[in-house]
Amino acid sequence: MNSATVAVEVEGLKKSYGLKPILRGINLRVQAGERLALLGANGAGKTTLMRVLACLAKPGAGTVRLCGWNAESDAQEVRHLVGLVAHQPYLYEDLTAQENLEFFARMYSVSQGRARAQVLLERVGLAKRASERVRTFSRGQLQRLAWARALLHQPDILLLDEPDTGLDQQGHALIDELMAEHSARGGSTVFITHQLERALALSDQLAFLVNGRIVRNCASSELSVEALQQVYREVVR
Ligand SMILES: Nc1ncnc2c1ncn2[C@@H]1O[C@H](COP(=O)(O)OP(=O)(O)OP(=O)(O)O)[C@@H](O)[C@H]1O
Repeated sequence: MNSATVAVEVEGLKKSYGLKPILRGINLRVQAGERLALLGANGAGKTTLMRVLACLAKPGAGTVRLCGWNAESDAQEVRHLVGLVAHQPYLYEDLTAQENLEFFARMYSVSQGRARAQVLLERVGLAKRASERVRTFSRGQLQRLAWARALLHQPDILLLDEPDTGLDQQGHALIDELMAEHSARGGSTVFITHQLERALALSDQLAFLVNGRIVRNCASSELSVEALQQVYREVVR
């Protein structure tokens, strides 16, 4: 890290698709070790914001820094800092699970990639399917493998866009553990969920995105589940 304590710093971020403004001036700060839950209605711009943080989309205006690196001019460094679990699994269907992880381990310059891949396949409950092609995987199995890919290089920042999609109850518990382990290592997390109870349980900070703007930001410890539901009804339209 080349910045002491700030993991994610977004200032005046704007982004449009064609003539349509999607992000309208986002300011956001996530400290090292902190977990931010991003809440908002369908179409509010959450995934777009996540894509900009992950260097998959360029900011239209404003600045985005991850651990002090600029997401536009230092995209290569930023990609190595980030582990992404998104709607798409970003896996190669014709490779096996093990081959996929070994491939990404090489991309991220992970030493002993084969062993690291085996450890992660075991961790996400896919050891028995290591030699099978990804095209034969179920939705939940794909999501588990996407988690393994995201964690391969022990990223400083996890970006999670609805990371429990398709997962069973054991999968939910697994994610809770993986997020806790990441935090215990000092890693930061930005995650999107529509489940308010989980958002509250898994975060330190909540941000409400409405029509491309963060309209409210608060510490999770300030709210009960009932209070969060009330705030959500008030601010998210
Ligand atoms: N590639 C694109 N081209 C044009 N418009 C886009 C593109 N991606 C997203 N949008 C538009 O941007 C807006 C915000 O989309 P985004 O996916 O960021 O919302 P979201 O808050 O993540 O929604 P959801 O909760 O449904 O996942 C939507 O109106 C969507 O149609």
